[in-house]
Amino acid sequence: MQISIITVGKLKEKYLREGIAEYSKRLSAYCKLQIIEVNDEKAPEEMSTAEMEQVKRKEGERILAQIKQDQYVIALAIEGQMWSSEKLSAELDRLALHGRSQVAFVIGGSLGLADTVLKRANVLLSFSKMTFPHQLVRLVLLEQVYRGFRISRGEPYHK
Ligand SMILES: C[S@@+](CC[C@H](N)C(=O)[O-])C[C@H]1O[C@@H](n2cnc3c(N)ncnc32)[C@H](O)[C@@H]1O
Repeated sequence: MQISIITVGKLKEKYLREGIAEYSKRLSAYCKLQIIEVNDEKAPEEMSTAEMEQVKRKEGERILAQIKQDQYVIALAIEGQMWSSEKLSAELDRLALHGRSQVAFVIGGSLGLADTVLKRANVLLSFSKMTFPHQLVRLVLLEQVYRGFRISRGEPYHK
């Protein structure tokens, strides 16, 4: 399975970079992983709603340019469906079984995802109703994908 994670902006914090490097290494036994960082749009602190929509639209265009036609897109969104780890694992199995082995997870920038990206997504996935920093979402997602592969293979992993 080829898993792409499309995110906005560069990862800054060292502790996140180390965690992501660790889970990327672990995942290499289970899938081909590609992390794509699109540029974030430089934005002032204070913005009107229209300006915020424009920032999201520009970042959205950059995200859409990275999505391949045959990719199954899972967009991370607070308002999405809440899955258990077992459900994520089963979904990855189901996609592989149906020949949809190109999966792209998309994480928005600090203002969230543009509607155009949400519309392109096959499913919206929520980790909870809480808002997490997008860079932390990247790490949590990698851990959950790793957990999903371990569950699918029946391999032991701490609960
Ligand atoms: C700081 S959040 C954006 C907050 C923005 N107000 C919104 O409602 O989307 C940045 C990105 O992290 C991801 N994210 C944050 N919290 C999440 C959650 N609980 N579940 C799923 N994704 C989340 C989403 O992809 C979001 O676009």
